[in-house]
Amino acid sequence: MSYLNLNGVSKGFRSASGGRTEVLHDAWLSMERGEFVAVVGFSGAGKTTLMNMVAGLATPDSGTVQLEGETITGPGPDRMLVFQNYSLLPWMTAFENVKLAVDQVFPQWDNKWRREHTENYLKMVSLGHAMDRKPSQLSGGMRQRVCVARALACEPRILLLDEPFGALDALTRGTLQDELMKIRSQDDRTILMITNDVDEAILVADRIIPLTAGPRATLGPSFTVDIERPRDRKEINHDSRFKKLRKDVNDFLLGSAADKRNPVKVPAKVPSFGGTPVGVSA
Ligand SMILES: Nc1ncnc2c1ncn2[C@@H]1O[C@H](COP(=O)(O)OP(=O)(O)OP(=O)(O)O)[C@@H](O)[C@H]1O
Repeated sequence: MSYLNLNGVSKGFRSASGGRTEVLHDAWLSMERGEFVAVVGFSGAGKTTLMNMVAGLATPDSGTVQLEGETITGPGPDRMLVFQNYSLLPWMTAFENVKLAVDQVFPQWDNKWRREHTENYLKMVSLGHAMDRKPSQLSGGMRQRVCVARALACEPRILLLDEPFGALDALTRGTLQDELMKIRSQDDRTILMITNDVDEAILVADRIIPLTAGPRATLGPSFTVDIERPRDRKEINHDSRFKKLRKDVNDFLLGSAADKRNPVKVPAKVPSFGGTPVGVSA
């Protein structure tokens, strides 16, 4: 039994025609403590559906999701989820947004300790200078950093990142990817991230697992990112291991789309093939 396990998870939804579409079919995943795994897949394949089941926001129709051997039955602060869209309370400062979560999760700590803890995590995401600003006074990238700080400050057993940089422009996205790698070097938390950007996955993760094209998407084989850290976004573009991995993962994803007998063979939006911020100087 690994740290996080998906054991033959399937999940479907009622379709507009009244039938039922199985979005995920028999998905298996094993993750060890401290690992950073990225699931990559086509838009609409079922990545968020999968993440919601790990977060406990949705229940599998069959199969189980287990964290340290316990079956997940609902949400909890041991699995903090960061979404693409910033979910900050607009009337509170960055500090207050993070502190609110810290107060909820660690009520047994004295207030001074909770304040210091909050400040430490905001400093970790390089927002020490902007703690007193409200979300409207922060850029998109800064807001997303507050969300990451809030999630980490709750000291979850696993950090769940659902396309966390999807709403950001390429330059900011690159900066935040660097920031995530820096945080990762200071905090060896178990991280499950979903993205439709293969290059991003290679840059930040230890392993990449493609989600095949839907419907009835399932998790494919594991691709280990055998590129030492720290990884430099400019240099990595010239690394033959990076190029090979990008090709292998993309070939697998495109192959899974071609294999579908469904007449809609190629999804409208395919994972990016390198037009991503890797190589963009941050
Ligand atoms: N609650 C729901 N009810 C009905 N259908 C749903 C529901 N949630 C998701 N779906 C459908 O399941 C499929 C997968 O959706 P999901 O959001 O998991 O995909 P995704 O891979 O995360 O997409 P994207 O990358 O565009 O965010 C889509 O066809 C979506 O319409």
